Amino acid sequence: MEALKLFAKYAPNKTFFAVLLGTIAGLCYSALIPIVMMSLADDNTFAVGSSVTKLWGIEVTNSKFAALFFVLCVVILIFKSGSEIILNRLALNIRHNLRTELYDRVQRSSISSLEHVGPSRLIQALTTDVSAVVAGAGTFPQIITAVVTSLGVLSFLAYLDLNIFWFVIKVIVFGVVAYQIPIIIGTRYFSKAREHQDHLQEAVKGLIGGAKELKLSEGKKRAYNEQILQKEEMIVKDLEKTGSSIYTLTGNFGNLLCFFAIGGIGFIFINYHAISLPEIFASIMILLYVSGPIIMIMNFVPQLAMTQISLRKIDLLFYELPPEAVSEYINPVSSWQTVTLKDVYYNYPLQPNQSKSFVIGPVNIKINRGEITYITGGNGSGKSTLAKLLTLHYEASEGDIYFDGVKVVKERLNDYRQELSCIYSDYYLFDRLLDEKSLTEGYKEKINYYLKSFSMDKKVQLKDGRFTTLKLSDGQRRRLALIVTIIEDKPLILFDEWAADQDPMFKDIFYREILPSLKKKNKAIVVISHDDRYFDLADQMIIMESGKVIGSGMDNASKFEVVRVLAT
Ligand SMILES: Nc1ncnc2c1ncn2[C@@H]1O[C@H](COP(=O)(O)OP(=O)(O)OP(=O)(O)O)[C@@H](O)[C@H]1O
Repeated sequence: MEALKLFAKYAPNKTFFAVLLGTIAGLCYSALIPIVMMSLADDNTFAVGSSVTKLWGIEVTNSKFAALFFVLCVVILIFKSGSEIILNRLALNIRHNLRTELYDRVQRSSISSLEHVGPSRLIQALTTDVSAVVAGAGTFPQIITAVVTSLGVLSFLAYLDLNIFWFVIKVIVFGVVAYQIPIIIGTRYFSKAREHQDHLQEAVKGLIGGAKELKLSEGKKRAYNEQILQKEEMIVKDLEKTGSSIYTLTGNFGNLLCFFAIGGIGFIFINYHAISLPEIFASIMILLYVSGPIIMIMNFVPQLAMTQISLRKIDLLFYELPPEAVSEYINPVSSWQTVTLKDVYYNYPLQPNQSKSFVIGPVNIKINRGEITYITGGNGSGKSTLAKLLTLHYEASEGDIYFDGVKVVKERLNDYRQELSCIYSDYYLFDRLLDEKSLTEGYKEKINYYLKSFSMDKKVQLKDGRFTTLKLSDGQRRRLALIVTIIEDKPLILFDEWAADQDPMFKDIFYREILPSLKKKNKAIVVISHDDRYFDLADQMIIMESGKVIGSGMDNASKFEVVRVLAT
């Protein structure tokens, strides 16, 4: 039902109209057999020549019933097709909308929530779950028709013989109740299998991402296959095998339900009730007719259960990715000189099997425009975490960040983020300049200039707004990312170990030419770096250890102190 609610949420009028058409088609369906039976029951029908009309040379018995039968068939064709076409088209719209909502939520949720959810779950939801929900919901039109047909035909059975009607209802109620138990058990297996599909997705990520490493060691490859990939594959396979066997058994039991009722009438019911042969035949005919729609309804239940599993997965994802309470509209920030972090702490959420999470803080630092600030420290000391705090991706657990004297409040996070750009250690390189502010006068010349400066002009060009290739070496990709960042021309630029994989010549260009030129443009430059050869360029050094700033300095004496601490 929740899947139908989804339809109603996106397009209430169309959904109502489709349900109405499906209902009318179902009513017409349920009237077909009664019409034939009533026509045949008409005494005059079999008297030769009576009630026979000639139509285009063909003798038609009981022409009024025949005409009604024909009209109903046409109505069924039009209304049922109309209902299905509307809901199928709606289903495709909903798939599009649901995915768009998820894309939007991913863009509006915080980086920490995204890191918590992880890409595997997101991809699985966007592909498998959204399609499962829409496929399940897409069968609704047939179900509506089937339900109305069943109700209509059973009502006719009640009109024919109330005793048989009640007998059939008892068989159906018993069948439906008995049907639910294995369906619940089967659904549990599918639900568990769905959980493991997320792990499987993660394992496939390792298979592709770690292909090079696995190829270099047979033992590693075998262990990965046995302990991770095949383990998850087997779990999913076994759970789904059990679930589908239960569903198949239950489905076939459901399919036989009407035949149980027919058998019951033929072998048991007649021993307790006086009933004429024509009535028995009529009832059996009705039950045979209604068996199709009832089987369809029964088979729909497992599909609905799968739809529910996927819906719950999507709902959970929306819950775990709450949108940040930031304004959608950018209100430009007035010119600023200094970013100040005052008693800032950040706690990573506790991971499973972890007794203590990593904490950064207290951090008390100032980043000035027109200056180069280095952040340095050992691996795992919290430099990248500090970078995410500084670029306003992580929300400080305690303390505040100020742009000049103005505290950055949640609602204005987006405004301040527009002032910053960063090349993170796990940066993503887009194949074009997406920021429209980059596409100012002369941007092509600027790009060409920098491509040439970094000896990249023979490798990649900007054509029709896109880079001709991204199939570059790691160092070249980083250089291209640097060019894009320079072109974006934001007031604060942060480089997280940008130069780590550059050769000495490009390192030198970066530290001795690019950074000073950005400084001259009055940018606030933050460089996370271990390159002590270039520490002399810093206006300020910040040194981190175990999440704490253990040294910072603006003057040469303090810089010397920092270098000395690093050396010990
Ligand atoms: N997504 C995360 N969830 C939980 N804890 C994390 C996460 N990312 C990092 N950490 C923790 O934060 C600590 C600091 O990580 P961070 O990446 O900030 O260090 P770093 O100084 O940049 O290290 P490196 O020089 O190796 O890049 C790590 O030791 C780890 O325990």
